[in-house]
Parts: sequence; structure tokens; C-alpha cells
Amino acid sequence: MTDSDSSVSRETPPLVEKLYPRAAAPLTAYAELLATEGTLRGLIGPREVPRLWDRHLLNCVVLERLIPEGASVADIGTGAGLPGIVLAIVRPDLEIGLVEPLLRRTTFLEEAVEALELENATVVRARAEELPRASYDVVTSRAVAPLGKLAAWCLPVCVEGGLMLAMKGESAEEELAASESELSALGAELWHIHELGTDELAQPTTVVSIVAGRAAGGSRRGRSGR
Ligand SMILES: C[S@@+](CC[C@H](N)C(=O)[O-])C[C@H]1O[C@@H](n2cnc3c(N)ncnc32)[C@H](O)[C@@H]1O
Repeated sequence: MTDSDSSVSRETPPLVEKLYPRAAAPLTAYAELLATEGTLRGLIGPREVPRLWDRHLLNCVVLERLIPEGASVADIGTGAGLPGIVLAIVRPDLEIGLVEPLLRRTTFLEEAVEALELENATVVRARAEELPRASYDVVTSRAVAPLGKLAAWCLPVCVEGGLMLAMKGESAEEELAASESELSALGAELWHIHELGTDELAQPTTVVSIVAGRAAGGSRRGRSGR
């Protein structure tokens, strides 16, 4: 990787300046952290650095469009903070739990939250299965597990009527078809595939949204209830 390769990703894309002007500086600082400490600590492959914006940050940024105002959000298996840190930056109204079991990753996350001065993000060192039932309004994930397994982890964590948002690639339709009976058994009520950023991004983001029913998480609790 040459210096010019790695610097490409550190230029804030005009799209971010246009759509999220207030978030442009912290997003760029996060891109820099991923490109430096993130690669040094093995959290991001060096080959990802030139495409950090296109394949990672922009891909995550548009997810915010599906999240209701003021929601509490658990980002399951957040790794180096994707999409959780991006969401915390672009949506200060959200309360984000960055859920990750591995110490090396939670150490990086703690440092990133502090460096980026994110008052609305908390690092939670845990596996998804260990989270309290019905504790978040929205549960997000990206590249964590096949949809059926993910639903068994995430839906119980959602309040009744809450949302599970799974970022998926081209496999979304196939995974959804394969897991419909599991979703029903878990009390899911509605599911849908969204294509986000089709007019704006080189690679639109595919998200499976699932509305949690009573059997999934239990009774509704407020955002301060976890
Ligand atoms: C491929 S990485 C994806 C990281 C990040 N979401 C991204 O898109 O770059 C999968 C992450 O899920 C975490 N993970 C695996 N099983 C998990 C579980 N049961 N609960 C929570 N996180 C889990 C791993 O530690 C890892 O950080």
C-alpha cells in the first residue's frame, strides 16, 4: 500500500459534506482512526483502507434513515464500530450500545468513543445472547451471522414493536426466504428488504428490517429501561 493509496480514503466525500455536513469532520476523524490504529491492530485489513468510505462508512451512514428519532440502538458484533460508531456520529439523538465480545476490539472502541467525544455511545462487552431481553428499541448488525441465527440473537433484545436491522449483501432475499419460519417462531411480525442510497452510492446498502413482536422481546420498555 502506498501513501497515496491510503490517503484516498481520508478525503471526505462530497456526498458526506452535502448530506451530513455537521458529521463530516468526526466521520473523517473516524476514517483516519480506522486507517491507522484500526489496521495496526488488525481490525481492518490494509486492503480495505482505500475503500473505507465507499465500502464501509457510506454503506453504514445511510442505515440511519431507517432508525426512529430518539431510539436506543444496540449494534451487535460492531467490531471496529461498524455501523455503530457511524450512527452515533450522524445521529446524536440516538443512544448507541456498541456490543462486541472481543477485548481487543472493545479496547479500540473505548478509545475511539473517547477520541471522537461520542457522548451517545457506550461500549458493551458481551455476546448478543447475553443482552437483557427487550432492552433496546432497535438492534443493528453488519456481517455478523446468517439471518436466522442473527434473528434468534437480536429479536429477543428488541422491545415489542422494535426493529431489527440487518445489513446484508446480495444474499438478503435468499437468507430471508430461508429463515421465514424461524422469524415467525420468534414472534416477528413484518419483514422487508430495503435498498438504501440507490441514487447516491456506488454500492447501495441492502438492509433486512424485521419488526419484533411480543414473543421476541417481551413488553415495551422506555429507552432508559436497560
Ligand atoms: C465480521 S465482524 C463484523 C464487524 C462489523 N460489524 C463490521 O461490519 O465491520 C463480526 C463481529 O461479530 C462479533 N461477534 C461474533 N459473534 C457474536 C455474538 N454472538 N454476539 C456479538 N458479537 C459477535 C465478532 O467478534 C466480530 O467482531
